[in-house]
Parts: sequence; structure tokens; C-alpha cells
Amino acid sequence: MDSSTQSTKILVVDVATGRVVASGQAGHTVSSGAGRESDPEQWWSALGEALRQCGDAAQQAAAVSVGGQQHGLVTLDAQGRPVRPALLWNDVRSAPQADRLIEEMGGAKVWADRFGSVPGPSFTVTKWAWLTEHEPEAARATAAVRLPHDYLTERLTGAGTTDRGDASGTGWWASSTEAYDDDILGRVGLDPALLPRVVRPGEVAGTTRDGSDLPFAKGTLVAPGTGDNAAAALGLGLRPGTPVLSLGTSGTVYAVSRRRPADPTGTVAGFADARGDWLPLACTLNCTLAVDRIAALLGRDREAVEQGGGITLLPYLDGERTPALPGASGLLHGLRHETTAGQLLQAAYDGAVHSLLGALDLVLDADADRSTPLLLIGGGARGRAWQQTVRRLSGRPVQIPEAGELVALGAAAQAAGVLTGEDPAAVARRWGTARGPVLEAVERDEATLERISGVLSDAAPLLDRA
Ligand SMILES: Nc1ncnc2c1ncn2[C@@H]1O[C@H](COP(=O)(O)OP(=O)(O)O)[C@@H](O)[C@H]1O
Ligand SMILES: O=C(CO)[C@@H](O)[C@H](O)COP(=O)(O)O
Repeated sequence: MDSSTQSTKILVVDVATGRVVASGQAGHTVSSGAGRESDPEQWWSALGEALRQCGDAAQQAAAVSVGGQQHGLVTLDAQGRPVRPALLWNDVRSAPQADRLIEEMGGAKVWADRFGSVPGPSFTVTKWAWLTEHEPEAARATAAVRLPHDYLTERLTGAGTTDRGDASGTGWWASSTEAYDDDILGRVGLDPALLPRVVRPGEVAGTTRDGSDLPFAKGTLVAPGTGDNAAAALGLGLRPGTPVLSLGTSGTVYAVSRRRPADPTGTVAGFADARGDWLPLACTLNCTLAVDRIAALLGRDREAVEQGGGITLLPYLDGERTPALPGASGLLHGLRHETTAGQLLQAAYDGAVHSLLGALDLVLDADADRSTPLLLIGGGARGRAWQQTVRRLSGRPVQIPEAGELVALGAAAQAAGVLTGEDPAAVARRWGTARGPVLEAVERDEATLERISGVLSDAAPLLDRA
């Protein structure tokens, strides 16, 4: 199961062959305006709806697992009901709290060394700090704090659990000790007893409980689950040295590493993966939704791009995380009488992809082979304009796995792993999930990359403005 920002997607997968036997999908509502919030109860209903679409196949599941959007703050009361809607990863209201926490703990390097990441407003700890300041009564009513995948796993098993992959995006799990950090929890006034137990990779988180209206047989095994990016890494059977670029609501670029990341610039988040290795990752807030919005404003199909024109469009409609400009808005430069709508749309793709590719070398180990194809996944990977933009701006071969829904496939591989005792990444490789056409490398479009970098630095005072 993949409970990501825009929807829940479910795959029922045959353990022996990796064949997708059935699938389902149901949408989520995300609030607009100043914040980004979703109702966790709606994620649960969407899970039920998507499972119903899977028909009888879902009843045959021997093991299940949930991958979920990272970082979201889910606050539950003593009855396990949400105190308020979840604050999502792309809600930038906690930017001041992030700045304050960085300073209070001794600066960005201290954070990177101890926690693996320098927390921006996406990190859960900053959201909790925001809640205690802005809605103290909601914080006081909170009896349990969960991430999106923890919330759903707990509704399946009745036990409060998480895993190292998703815990590493909270800001209160230290990658240096692989444990919750009492110091930061004390500073933000969060009792560690409110947090879920971190289950080990390969451990069974529980079994499905009685009385749920889901179609699973009682006693179905529930695997630990993880964050959606770590789940996709499992789903691809990813090995160190192969970079992934994911185009969904968020844009992400990441690779598996054996070395614990610690980037004091904050560009790379030093996440743990779901197996025991690490997942250095950079993330943008503006990817497919932002480009689709610009296409809609222009009244054009998302594929109706035209090259040329020398336009720069920074599509920071939600503020931005990479580069770290939470208060920024979109910016257009280079408009002329002869500029076409198709060129404007292409510029939006270029702006979105530029931010991700800028971080590509930073997530790869120094000794990684730069000619390895870039794996392109997420909803946007199906689009030709996205594929061609990534190809032109990366100068690398680009491989597009035929399997859609790699997050759900990764969760399925994890579920298969608890059933058979196999490594989930080995399961995914056995299933051949990364198979797909490779687009050959073309010469990198350095001129466009340089132009965008130039506008970014020239417009810094405007983009910094909230
Ligand atoms: N054929 C396609 N071409 C381009 N973009 C697509 C296509 N199909 C879906 N998308 C994009 O994929 C996005 C959803 O991607 P997905 O990875 O499922 O998001 P999330 O996991 O964040 O919910 C949508 O915003 C849509 O723009
Ligand atoms: O915040 C991050 C990664 O740090 C995002 O990647 C979220 O995990 C949301 O993912 P999608 O819904 O876009 O897949």
C-alpha cells in the first residue's frame, strides 16, 4: 500500500513471480491556502476504497505493508482519533521554528553530525514546535504522535510502531545513535512515551486485528512499512551507485549509500533506508502539481511544450525546499513579444528539474559511476515532456521502469520479505521491477542550466522574501 500525498494506491502482488494480481487507487484531499493539511481518517477510508477495488485478491494477502508520505505530523487523542488534520511535509508554516531549532542546538553542523539532516519546515519536529506555539490546546490533547505510515499500520495492528526509514525524517531520531534523541524531544516538549516503537528491518510489526472492516484474514502479517521514498528504493531493489529521480507531488533525487550522510548545507537529508543502509535524498516541493498548474494557467495540455525562447521560470508555487526558500513564490524572467505559451511551459519543466539535478551529485557517493542510468519514477515519469527534460538537462542515460507504483511495489516486497525471510530488495530484484527502456544520453544542455542558476542568484533577495 502506498499512502502518498495525492492518493492511496494498492497492489496485490504474487510473491513467487512479482505479478501484479490486482490494484486499486483512491484520492486524498489536501488543504490549500497558507498550510497543507489532510485528514488521516480520509487516508484510512481511501485505503478501504482502494482495497475494495482489488476485489477477492485482497482477501488472499498473506502479508501486508504500508509506505507513506514522509514527515507528516499526525496527532492522536487517547482514543486514537486525530486531534486535528495532519500537517504535511509540504506545509512551510514551521520555517521560523526550523530556524530557531537549528540555532538552539548549536547550528547546522551539529544537526548534520548528530541527526544526519539539517531540519527545514518539512521535518516533523518543526511541525510539533509550530503546533505547541500556535495551537497549544491541540498539543495538550495529544496522547500519541505518529507519521502517516505509522498511523495506518497502527490501525491495522493495534500497536504503535514505526521504522528507521520514516523515523529518520522526524528530526527527533538521531542517525548517529539510531534512537530517539531525548535532548531535542525535551526542547520541544514532546514526551518520548507518545512516540511509536521503532521496529527493526525484517521484524514483523504485528498482525491484522479483529473487527477491522478491511478484507484481510485475521492474523495477516503486517511488515514494518516505511516512508514512500524508502519504500520505492526497496521496490527498485536499489544498490549503491544507482541514482533515482522521482517525479510526484514532490520531486526527489536519492541513492542508497553504505555511509551515513551528514550534509551541513542541509541540501541533502541524511535519511535511513528501510534495510539498514542510508538514503541521502534531496526533495523539492514543486514538481508535477506545479507544472500541471502552469499548464492549466496557459490553457495547454501538459505535453504541449516548445523549445527555445530563453525563458526562465522558477515554479516555486508552494515556497521551496531545494533550494531552501520556504517563503518564495514563482518567478518568470525573459518574457518577450515572441515568447510562446509552449516555451513558457517548457521553462516550468526546466525550472523544476534544475533544482533536482543540482543535488544529484550530492546524493551519490564520490566513487559512483556517473554513466549509470538515472532511474525515473513517480507519476511524472509517464510523461514525455518530463522524460525529455530530465534527459536533456542531466546528460545521462535515463531508465524508465515499466512497473508503475514503485512505492506500493516496495511495500509489497517488504511484506514478502517478512513472509519468506528474504531481503526485500532481493525480492524486488527477483521480480525484475526496475526493468524498462533506457533512453540514451544526449549532450547536457549547460546553457539552460547556467541561465537558471544565474536567475536564481540574481533574484535571491526577491526569492528570500516571505
Ligand atoms: N501520463 C502522465 N504524464 C505526466 N504526468 C503524469 C502522468 N500521469 C500522472 N502524472 C502526474 O503524476 C502526479 C502524481 O504522481 P504520484 O507519484 O502518484 O504522486 P504522489 O505519490 O505524490 O501522490 C500528478 O500530479 C500528475 O501530474
Ligand atoms: O518530503 C518528502 C521527502 O523528504 C516527500 O517526498 C514526501 O515523502 C511526499 O512524497 P510524495 O507524495 O510526493 O511521493
